[in-house]
Amino acid sequence: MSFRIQPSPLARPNRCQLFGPGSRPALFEKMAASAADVINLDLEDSVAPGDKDSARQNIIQAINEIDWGKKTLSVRINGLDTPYWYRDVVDLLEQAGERLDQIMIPKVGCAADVYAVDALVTAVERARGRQKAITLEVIIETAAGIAHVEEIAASSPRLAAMSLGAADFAASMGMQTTGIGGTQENYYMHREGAKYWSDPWHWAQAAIVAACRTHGVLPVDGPFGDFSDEEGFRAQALRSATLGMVGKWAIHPKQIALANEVFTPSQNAVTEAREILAAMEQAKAAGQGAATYKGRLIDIASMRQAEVIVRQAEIINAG
Ligand SMILES: CC(C)(COP(=O)(O)OP(=O)(O)OC[C@H]1O[C@@H](n2cnc3c(N)ncnc32)[C@H](O)[C@@H]1OP(=O)(O)O)[C@@H](O)C(=O)NCCC(=O)NCCSC(=O)C[C@H](O)C(=O)O
Ligand SMILES: [Mg+2]
Repeated sequence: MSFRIQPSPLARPNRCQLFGPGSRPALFEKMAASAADVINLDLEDSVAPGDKDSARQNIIQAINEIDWGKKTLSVRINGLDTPYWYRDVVDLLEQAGERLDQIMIPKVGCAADVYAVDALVTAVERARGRQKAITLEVIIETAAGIAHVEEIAASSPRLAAMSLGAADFAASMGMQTTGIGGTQENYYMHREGAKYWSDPWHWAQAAIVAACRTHGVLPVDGPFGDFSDEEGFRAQALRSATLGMVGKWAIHPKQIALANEVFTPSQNAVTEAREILAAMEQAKAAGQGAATYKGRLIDIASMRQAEVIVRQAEIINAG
């Protein structure tokens, strides 16, 4: 282990982040009643330019009036290249009550983007005497964002989570696709007449997970656009969970249960993790650093792996 200890991210359930446009207030009660851990009310790309002001007011009213239960309540503001974002931040923090937990910043390209929002949030919080510190989440969805992912992950003590936004990412990278996440028809290896599909999102996800884990930020997989393709969503989510991401966005209610299922460690996985911990405690008591469990090696690193799974289950059960 490095002398610099890896920090823990916020201990909150973050298996599913459900999005809904701020311009569709009829969805808000349904979102609040859903099984998503995190709600993202959107002021950005799902809201037409002419609806920005009314969407902002819809969201403020909904934060103040709807019972959001124990969910993390987040609002995606507009990008820093627009004329809307400062008004999003100021109006939210001046007019929405303490129930608001988090602000999501889209299209973050460098640490200074987060710094700018942090400075504005801090000023309004102090001016208004807000009691609860707002956390931030960011979306990596540009070439600049992925190029600067580590400095972004380190940018602010407010930063709680980081998502990959596959649609804007693909556009910014010049990728030849209109698909949002998942398998891409033309991304395959060829051998002896057969195609073997590969994962074009993998490298960006791995970079996000490494940056997040280095700086104690929750890594999250973003949207999967084809909400009629449940197996495609499940496969994408399973890959993300295997890589170390803690959750995934839902852009339709159909995707919530799928995300919750994939990002909740199964009972078998938790039982096995606890058995590994117990077997290693026995081995340590006998003065050994390694042992055999179900015919395979386990050692002290296996304990760290098992602790990840047990900890995930504990956070979800406590949530
Ligand atoms: C995708 C949708 C536009 C589909 O809406 P709709 O046609 O109303 O869907 P259905 O008729 O199938 O809905 C069935 C019932 O579910 C309710 N519903 C629909 N959407 C939601 C929701 N998001 N939350 C809660 N409930 C929802 C309907 O009202 C129906 O209810 P009932 O009549 O009572 O049965 C729509 O789902 C939608 O707008 N989704 C969210 C879009 C969004 O927020 N997009 C932004 C995030 S993705 C992104 O920005 C890309 C990213 O940045 C990147 O770059 O990758
Ligand atoms: Mg986007």
